[in-house]
Amino acid sequence: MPSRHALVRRPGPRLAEGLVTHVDRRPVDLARAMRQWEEYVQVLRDHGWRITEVDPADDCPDAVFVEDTVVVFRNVALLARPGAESRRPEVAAARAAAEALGCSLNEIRAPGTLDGGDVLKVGDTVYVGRGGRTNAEGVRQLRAVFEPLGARVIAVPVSRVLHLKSAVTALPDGTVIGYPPLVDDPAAFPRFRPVPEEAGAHVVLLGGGKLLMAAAAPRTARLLTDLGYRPVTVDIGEFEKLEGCVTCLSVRLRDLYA
Ligand SMILES: NC(=O)NCCC[C@H](N)C(=O)O
Repeated sequence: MPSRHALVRRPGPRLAEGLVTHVDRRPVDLARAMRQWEEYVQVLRDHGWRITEVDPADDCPDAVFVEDTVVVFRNVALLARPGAESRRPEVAAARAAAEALGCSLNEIRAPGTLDGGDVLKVGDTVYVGRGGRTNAEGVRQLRAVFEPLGARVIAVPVSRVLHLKSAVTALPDGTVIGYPPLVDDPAAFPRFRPVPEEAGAHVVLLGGGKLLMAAAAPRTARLLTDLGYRPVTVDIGEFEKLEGCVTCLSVRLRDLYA
């Protein structure tokens, strides 16, 4: 029985100063962001996910995007080394949380960089985006950690968005979905289905055919409903202003050994 355990980290007081790379800076409403985050976490809880809050890293504006700090394959947690230096102090508390859950730990070491948002797992295939935040050495180290565990690691280019998972995620049947203008190489994926909205490219698999998605992608939600899935939508508008999406607000641990 797969585990349903998720790491989250509540927004800190400096959220509005979070990094922006591919979008223009817009003011962030912290109180609203807090409400949106609570709602996001509640949806996970409502679908049977046990929640662990990673300790705050309040000096780090981007700490809420906890997915970038750690990648978990089976029960091995690979601590990231974020491409943005300002985000590196976020990793320490993620290490403690992963350790407390019984994961074996490994870590990306200098000069490697890797953000968790660049890693998309589809069964035993692990796609890793080589882009602005993850360098070739980070890809090499990820391969060295996960391939001996049975992963097939495939590196793909990412140049049009912040992270691989800003461009593509995967449906429960393994089909990779993405908004074509933002996907460097759709042919990298054996089954690729285009979606009509940028935010529609991001799904979190809640279990039982339910997909957690941003409210900003109603046309994609209809398309996925038509494929037999059940979208559950949340407004994460304050996080989207900082290039966040539904995937990056949590780390899902599905294969804990317990
Ligand atoms: N995995 C993700 O998509 N993370 C979003 C991170 C957004 C944050 N403002 C950053 O630039 O690092």
